[in-house]
Amino acid sequence: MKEDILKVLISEQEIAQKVAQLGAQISKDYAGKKLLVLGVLKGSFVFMADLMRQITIPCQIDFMAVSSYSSGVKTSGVVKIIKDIDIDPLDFDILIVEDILDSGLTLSYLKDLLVQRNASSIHIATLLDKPARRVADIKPDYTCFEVPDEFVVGYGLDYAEKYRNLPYVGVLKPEVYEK
Ligand SMILES: O=P(O)(O)OC[C@H]1O[C@H](OP(=O)(O)OP(=O)(O)O)[C@H](O)[C@@H]1O
Ligand code: HPA
Ligand SMILES: [Mg+2]
Repeated sequence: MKEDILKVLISEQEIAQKVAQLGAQISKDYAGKKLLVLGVLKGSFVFMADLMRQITIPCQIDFMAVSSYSSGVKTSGVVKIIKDIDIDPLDFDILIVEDILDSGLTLSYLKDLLVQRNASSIHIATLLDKPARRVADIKPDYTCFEVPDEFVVGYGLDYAEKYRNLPYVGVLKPEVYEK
């Protein structure tokens, strides 16, 4: 697994530091609000687990599972809902937690869906932002790192469902895609 990595873009330590800062900021901004932290599976599960432990105010947690990349490095453009939320979002201040904002198609689809369901507010926290690939008109409210126009893996992010368990964010060697 490690042998497939060309370079580490963001180390475990750098991630931990930024996640702690972000947790403190969210705790401040959402004090007194009815916070629902909504993780988007699968990619966000590692970030979500670390971030929620840095949030020091009361909140509820839920997950949605969506997928648009299947096994490749390019979005299919079709966002498939695999699991919907359990909680009625009415009157909640929703913070959507994502691993990466890339083309933006996944998050603009989800945001529209939650607006229709009358959430009080909807904001986005993403670990990674890749603005170079943006197609949809959407920006994160909170982000930890901006990444270049490269397909990244690790810390929850996959290529063909692999590499999610790497503790850092890295770039794969080109020959991995040719396998
Ligand atoms: O901004 P976009 O171009 O829409 O890309 C971002 C989305 O793509 C990835 O999910 P994916 O569909 O690969 O599902 P996964 O989380 O299960 O890997 C990632 O976790 C985001 O949800
Ligand atoms: N890596 C993994 N999954 C992704 C990416 C990426 O760069 N962009 C969108 N989904
Ligand atoms: Mg994926």
